[in-house]
Amino acid sequence: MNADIRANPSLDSPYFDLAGHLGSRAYCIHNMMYPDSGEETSGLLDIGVKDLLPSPFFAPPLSPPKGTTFELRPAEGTSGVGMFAARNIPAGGLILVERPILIAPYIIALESAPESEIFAALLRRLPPDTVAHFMTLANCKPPEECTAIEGIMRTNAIAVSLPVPDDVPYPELPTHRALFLNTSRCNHSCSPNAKWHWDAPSFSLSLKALRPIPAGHEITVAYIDPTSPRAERRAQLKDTYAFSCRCAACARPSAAVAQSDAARAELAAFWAAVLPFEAWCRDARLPDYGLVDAHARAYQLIEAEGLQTLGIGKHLDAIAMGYGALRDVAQFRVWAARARDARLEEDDAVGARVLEEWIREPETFPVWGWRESLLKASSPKASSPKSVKCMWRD
Ligand SMILES: C[S@@+](CC[C@H](N)C(=O)[O-])C[C@H]1O[C@@H](n2cnc3c(N)ncnc32)[C@H](O)[C@@H]1O
Repeated sequence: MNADIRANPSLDSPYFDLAGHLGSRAYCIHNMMYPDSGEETSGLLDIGVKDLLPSPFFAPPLSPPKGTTFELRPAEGTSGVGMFAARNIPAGGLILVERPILIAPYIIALESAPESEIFAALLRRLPPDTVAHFMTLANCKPPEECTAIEGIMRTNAIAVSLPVPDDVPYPELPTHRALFLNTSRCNHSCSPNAKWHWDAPSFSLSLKALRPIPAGHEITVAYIDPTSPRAERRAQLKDTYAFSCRCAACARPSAAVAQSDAARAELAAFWAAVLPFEAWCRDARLPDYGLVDAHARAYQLIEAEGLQTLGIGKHLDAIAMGYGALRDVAQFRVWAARARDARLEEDDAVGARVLEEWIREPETFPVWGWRESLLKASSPKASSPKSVKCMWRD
């Protein structure tokens, strides 16, 4: 393929509009090499975006998990392969870390070549065994819709963002689709036990367990928003990935599905509806355990639905804060210990250490007894410790 390489003034234009500039973007084909693994990524990059990448481009070495964590084999209920735990994997355990073999802008504004040609050209720049591996990946698109190469990209590619400065004027420009040979083998579940995370600076995707995965169990991720009702999830998966989901959440009897749909809708609406911590502390009309009960319910629903992908850490933090604000030493210690463990699972050793100190000496917790003090305080401006912020993750 002859990629268009022209001057690219559009990137500086305040009136830039992707659709309107179709055909006037400038691209280059570029292979990124990784000295730590000897691997490479074949990429199509907008020249303006390439100029924003760190120069010289350097991806720090990866730290993959030790030993074998997964195996690929035929997955029951699917026409293809799935990824299975090769040993017991703890919650938060690293399953794999890998770099993409192909990367291209999410929206390619190039009239001179169709996407199938672009992907074929990128593939030709990779070693033959990598290409052969690519061609074994699933393709859920019929041949009358697109070529096999494009179908494989559309079935397996993941949206990632390039390591460009935060204030890049057009946030869609750094958004790319990337193809990963191993993560592509993860099948979908509406109660996934794993989640991927893209780390732009190291140009790598890591896959981690969301809860303990016993050896031999399938490792699954969510392709779509799992808080939608079952009927919507199934329609979306059929439409985009051409399969009928029969995961444990979808296979429930109808009565249980209604309950599950309601639980998922409640979780989806939770953060917009829940009262902020300080507002609860200051309002005598609210029940003493109102905040703790709301977060404990969300935590229970997450566990029951297998939706740890929504994040349990924020709920554990809030429950510990609630008990701290109520001066309940025993419950504070129980929930702060769970919040600490969640941080360890997220590799946040610093946060875990801070919590450990508060567990040892609850009175040093920044909002200890806060509800009582704020209710007693005559002025609404009574103490407002800034350190309370560090308990919240957002
Ligand atoms: C990203 S690939 C996953 C790996 C794929 N099974 C393989 O053999 O390479 C996506 C495709 O896998 C299949 N798939 C994924 N999750 C599934 C599920 N829960 N039930 C049935 N098929 C599924 C569908 O054919 C889908 O289009």
